[in-house]
Amino acid sequence: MAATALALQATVNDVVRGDVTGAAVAGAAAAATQALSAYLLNLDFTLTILMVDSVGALDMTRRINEVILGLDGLDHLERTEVLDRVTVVQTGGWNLVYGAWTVVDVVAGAIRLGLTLLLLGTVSPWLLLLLVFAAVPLWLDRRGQHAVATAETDTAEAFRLQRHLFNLATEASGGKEIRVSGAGHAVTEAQTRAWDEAVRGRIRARLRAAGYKVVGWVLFTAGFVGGLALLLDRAARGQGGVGDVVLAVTVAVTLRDSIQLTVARVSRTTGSAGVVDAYLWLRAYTARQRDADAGALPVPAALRRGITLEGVRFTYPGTSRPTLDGLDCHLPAGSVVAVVGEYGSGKTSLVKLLCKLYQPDVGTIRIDGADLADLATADWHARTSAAFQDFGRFQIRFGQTVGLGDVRRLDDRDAVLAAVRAADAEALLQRLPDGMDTQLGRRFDGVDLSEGQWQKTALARASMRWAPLLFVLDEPTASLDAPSEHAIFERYMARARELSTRTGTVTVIVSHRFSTVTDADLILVLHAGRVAESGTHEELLTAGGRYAELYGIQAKAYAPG
Ligand SMILES: Nc1ncnc2c1ncn2[C@@H]1O[C@H](COP(=O)(O)OP(=O)(O)OP(=O)(O)O)[C@@H](O)[C@H]1O
Repeated sequence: MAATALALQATVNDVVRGDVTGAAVAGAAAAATQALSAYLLNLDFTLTILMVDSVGALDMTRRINEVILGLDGLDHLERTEVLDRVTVVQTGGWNLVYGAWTVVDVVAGAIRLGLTLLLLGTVSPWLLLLLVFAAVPLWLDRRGQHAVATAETDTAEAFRLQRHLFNLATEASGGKEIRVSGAGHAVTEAQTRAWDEAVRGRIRARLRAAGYKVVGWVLFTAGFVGGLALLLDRAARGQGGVGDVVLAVTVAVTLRDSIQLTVARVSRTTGSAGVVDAYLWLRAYTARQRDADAGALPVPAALRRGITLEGVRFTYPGTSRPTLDGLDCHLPAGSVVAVVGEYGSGKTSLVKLLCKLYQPDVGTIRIDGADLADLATADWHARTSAAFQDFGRFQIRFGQTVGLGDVRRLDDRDAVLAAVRAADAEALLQRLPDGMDTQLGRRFDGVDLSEGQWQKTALARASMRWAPLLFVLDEPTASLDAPSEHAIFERYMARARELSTRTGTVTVIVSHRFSTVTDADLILVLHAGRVAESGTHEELLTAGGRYAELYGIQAKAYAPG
C-alpha cells in the first residue's frame, strides 16, 4: 500500500514535470505493487483456511474433547456454569485457531497502519489527527463485541434447549413417540419459544453493536472530510505539489480500509477470546479436579470389610430436595446386594454415588474404612464395573463396544469373548454377519440391534473387568424376556461368587422384579431416599413389612392363571 502510494506520487510528479519515461516506470511500479498486494491478501486467506481446517478441526477438537472427558464425575455436566462453557467451546475448535491467527493479522495490520501514518505525516503533521478519529470506531466496536459475547453466554441455556427439542423431533428414537402422540406441534412451539428467547437476546446485543459501529464510522468520516479540506486548502495556497495531494488522498483512503480491516480483525480476536476464555476455564477446572485427586489415597487391591454408607444425604445439582437422605447401610465384602424399591426411591442415585459419579452432600461412603472421597476417582473407576439402566449404544464394531469396558484389553479377543459369555450374549454374536467385526448402528451402515440386544452388549461391556471391587447392575434385564432374564441372573450370581473369592467384590443389583433377587445375600429396600428395611429374602418375609407386602403383590401378579 505504501509503495503504491509513493509510486503514484512519483507518477503524478513526473507527469507534471513532463518526464514521460519516469511517469511510465513509476505507473508500472504502482500497478505491480497493487497486484502483489492483492495476491498476498489472497494467499493469506488460503493459508488461514488451510490452517484452521488442519489445526482447528483435527487438533483442537481432540483437545476440547479431552478436557470435557477429563471431568470425572457426572455432576459437572449438570452444572450450568460448566455446561454453558461446554456449549461455547463444543464447536469452537476452528474459532480458537482462527482467533490465534488473527492476532498475527492484527500485528501485520498495525505495521501497515504505522506506515500509513508515517506517509501522512510527511505531507502534513495535522493529518496525524486522523488516527484519533480512526481509534474511535475501534473502541466502540470492542464494546459492541463485548455485549455480543455476554449475550451469547446468557442465552446458552435457551440455545441448548432449542437444540435438544430439535433433536428430539428429528431423531428416530424420540421422533417415534412424538409422531404417535401427535406432540409434534407442541414440540415445535416449545422449540420456537426457546429459539426466540435465545435469538432475541443475541439480536438485541448485535443491534447495539451495529449502532456503536455506525457512530464510530460517522465520526471517522467527519475527520476524513476535515483532512481532505485541509489538503485542498494547502494545494490552493500552493503549499504542496499535486503529487502530495494524490499521495495523501491515496493513503487516507487506504487508512480507512486498513483501519476497517484492523477493527474487523480485532473484533474477530475478541469474538474468539470468548471461546478461548471458556476453553481455558474448563482446562483450569479439570486441572483443579486432577489436583484434588493427586494427594488421594490408593484404592485397596481387594476388599476385606466392604462398603459402608453413613448418614448419606445427596441432592442433584440444580435441585433443592435431597434424593437420598439419612442413608445408612453396610455392603459386606464378597456379597451380592440387591437394591429394591418403588420408582424414584433413589436406587439408581445410590449406585451412582457408589460409582463416585457424584459425591454425597453430607455423610460418608467408606471403602474398607477409607473415605471414598479421598480415593483417586480414576483409580476407583478402574476397579468398578457398571451396567446402567440408560446404557450407552456405542455405534462402533461389536468387539469394540464390548471391549470398551476395559480399555486396556480392548483388542483382547479372549477377554471380549468371556465377557460376551458372562452376559449370555453368545447367540447374539453368532447371528452377527461379521462376528466381532460387525459394525453396529444403522447410521453407519451397520447392523441395528433390538433394545434387548443393546442391553446385552452393555452387560457384556460391564463384564470386561477381571477384578473389580464394585460390580453394579442397574436393572440389567429391563429390556429382556423372562428366559433371558433367568439365564442372566444365574450367570451373574455365579460370576459374583467367583469375583467375591478373587477380590472380595461387592455386587450390587438394582431390580424392580423381586423374584429375581431372592438369592441375594442382602436385600436393601429403599423408600424415599433411605433404607426402609434390610436383610435376606427369608428375614424380610418373616418380618412381614414393606418387602413382604410388595413381594406378595408381585408374586400374585406373575402367578399363572
Ligand atoms: N440427574 C438428575 N437430576 C435431578 N434429579 C434427578 C436426576 N436423576 C434422578 N433424579 C431424581 O432423583 C429421584 C430418584 O431417582 P432414581 O433414578 O435414583 O430412582 P430409582 O429408584 O432408581 O427409580 P427407577 O426405579 O425409576 O429407576 C427421582 O425423584 C428423580 O427425579
